[in-house]
Amino acid sequence: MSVRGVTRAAVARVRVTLLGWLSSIGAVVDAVAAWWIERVLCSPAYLTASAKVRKIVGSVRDWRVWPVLAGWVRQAAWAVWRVAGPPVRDAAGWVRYRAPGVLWQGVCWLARRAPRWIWRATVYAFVGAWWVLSRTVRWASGHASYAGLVKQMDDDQRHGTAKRLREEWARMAAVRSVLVVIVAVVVALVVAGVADKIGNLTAAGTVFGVFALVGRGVRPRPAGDDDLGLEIVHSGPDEPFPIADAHTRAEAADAVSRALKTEGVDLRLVGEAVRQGWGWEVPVILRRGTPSQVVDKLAALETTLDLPAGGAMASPDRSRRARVVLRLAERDPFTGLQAASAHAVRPLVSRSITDRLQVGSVITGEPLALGLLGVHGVVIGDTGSGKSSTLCTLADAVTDCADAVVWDLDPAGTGLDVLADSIERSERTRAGIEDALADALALAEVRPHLLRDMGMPGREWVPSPEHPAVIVFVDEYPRLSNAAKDMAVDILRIGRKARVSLLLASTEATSDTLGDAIADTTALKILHACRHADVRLVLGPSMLGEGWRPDRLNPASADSPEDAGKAYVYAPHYRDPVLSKFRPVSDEDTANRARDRAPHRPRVDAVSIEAARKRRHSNESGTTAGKGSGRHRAVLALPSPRSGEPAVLDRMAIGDVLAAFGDDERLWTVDLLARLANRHDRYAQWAPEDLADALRPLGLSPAQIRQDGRKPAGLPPPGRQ
Ligand SMILES: Nc1ncnc2c1ncn2[C@@H]1O[C@H](COP(=O)(O)OP(=O)(O)OP(=O)(O)O)[C@@H](O)[C@H]1O
Repeated sequence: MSVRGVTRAAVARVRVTLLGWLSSIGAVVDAVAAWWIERVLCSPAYLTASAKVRKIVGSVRDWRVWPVLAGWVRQAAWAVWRVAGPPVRDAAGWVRYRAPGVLWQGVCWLARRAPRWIWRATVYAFVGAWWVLSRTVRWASGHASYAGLVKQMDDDQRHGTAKRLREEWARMAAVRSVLVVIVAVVVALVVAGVADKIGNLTAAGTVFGVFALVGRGVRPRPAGDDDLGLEIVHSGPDEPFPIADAHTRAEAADAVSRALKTEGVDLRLVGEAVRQGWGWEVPVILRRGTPSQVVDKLAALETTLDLPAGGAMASPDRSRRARVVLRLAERDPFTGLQAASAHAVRPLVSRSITDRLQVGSVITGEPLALGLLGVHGVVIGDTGSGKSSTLCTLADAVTDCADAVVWDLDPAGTGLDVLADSIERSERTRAGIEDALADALALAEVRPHLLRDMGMPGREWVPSPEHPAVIVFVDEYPRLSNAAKDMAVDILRIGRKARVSLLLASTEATSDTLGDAIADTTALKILHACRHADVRLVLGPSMLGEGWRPDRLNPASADSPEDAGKAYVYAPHYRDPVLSKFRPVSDEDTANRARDRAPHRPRVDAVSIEAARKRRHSNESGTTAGKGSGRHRAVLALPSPRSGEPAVLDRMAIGDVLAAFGDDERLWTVDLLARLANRHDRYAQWAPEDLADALRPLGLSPAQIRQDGRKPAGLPPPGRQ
């Protein structure tokens, strides 16, 4: 067989053998895999175990505790930051603001001193070199040892000894000179070797330094030499400086301490300053006097600390008279406060008037959350201070409550028109406002008598979506008629339990505009930018000295919002004079929200309305009979042709009729009644003559019309006419 044939046979054998091995391995792998699948993966034990593992993994992943743990971690991180944050921020403040200054001062200091230092080092180096040289030469010459001795021997005529000494001196000088030369050569070699390694310049510098040190050692520096010609300027120990220059807590406390001392305030100590996004909060403890000492100096402090106008605020601590918290706002503290978002995060009309409603923010960073249940309020502020916007913000919050309705009375402006869709009743005319206030007063009178029938425990009306509280917003209160003002005062006196509340806005608080009773009876007092006198009238004469200084705020001007919307709020939970700001109002978003909420808004319950109507009727009859106070007569006494009794103009019903008509020009009475019944339960039992009664005071009656040959429309049934 040829070589080729042998090779081919060997290759064929190897291939066959390899194929055999591969197929054997494949068979083994198949068998193992089949066994693994059948005996392990499909075994009940494996299936149970894997299901359990999956379940455990799933339950660990969905573990409800994760959010809790995450919350804990967040809280822990926050707690750590609360402790570590101030020093870290101090350090950051130092590095950012102080370090460059310190570095630059160092550079200047060096630059000022360097020439003198170089000159002095050179002198010292020469002195040192001269000293080494002269000492070496003197030592090598042996002059110090032999010169005196030889001279003495010569003087004593001991010439033999003198000669012997001279020979000794010459020998020693020769030996020492050789030694000096050897040492000099060795030193020169070492220096040259070192210079090779470290460079000539460095070696020369080192030699220079050594000689300078020697020179410095043998010729000490004259005392005070370094300070010659230098003038170190320190600010005096009590010199005030702008708060903007304080970058650490200690510096801020120091700035306040100096400023208050400059203003003549006697302090025991200045507490730890707290850095805020807008500036500093610094508590101070007075040694003597009253907190008004600090409050009265606020304007001066703004100059001393170089703050913007109104930037210094003081809140005396009610629990510790000596303690006053100073707030120094370098920037607007409410920069991030936005109008409420257009789209509700919560379900529509899901709040309750029993909750505290978030309407703004306090300078401390907390939300401003006011409770309005049974709370009467007054909003005082110069024109442009933001009263109407504040009323709107408050009304916006109330219209998100399922158990409170809003009435809007404004004799001069557009009131809460932006919320019109969610407002139950809006009045702009004198008669309308008086009628609404008479209704509110009647509700306040009758509701306490209905409590038992309505199954309400206790002595106060319990608001619910079926029996909502009534919040009456009155803008421009001073422009109300006297009758309306009298009714408003009556509501303030008796409305709390019936959950009929008034929120009044006025530009002034003088007794002829607002009335003395009002400031006393309102639990909620909102003071926008206003006069000094208004603060005294609304809060009492001592409160100015306690830090209530809305008179330091500025109303909006033509081109700047200034402090519009900012206010001092005196209310339950808000007894400290801290500045707050109400959320601004975005007309478009507010109107959209009001439109969305409208279908979900509650209405005053039919029971209360009917009882109030009856009360008004009886008041009115009493009044016409000369028994009542006569106060409401102008509002109520409208002639009723049907009964001969005065008819009450039911503005709410008329408003509902107009709303039920919508865009229709004509409507069958029966359809109108159906639509009214859909709007409110109170119309469920109304017959056509009730509708006719409601419209009669306006001189309206259903008209007879023919349409496409059909029967007359809008007439009550004949039997009832
Ligand atoms: N919370 C706020 N944030 C920002 N700007 C506000 C705020 N409240 C009011 N403003 C602005 O201040 C200006 C005056 O507001 P508003 O009309 O409510 O004041 P007012 O006291 O009712 O004034 P007037 O008595 O003249 O009616 C408006 O331009 C308004 O946009």
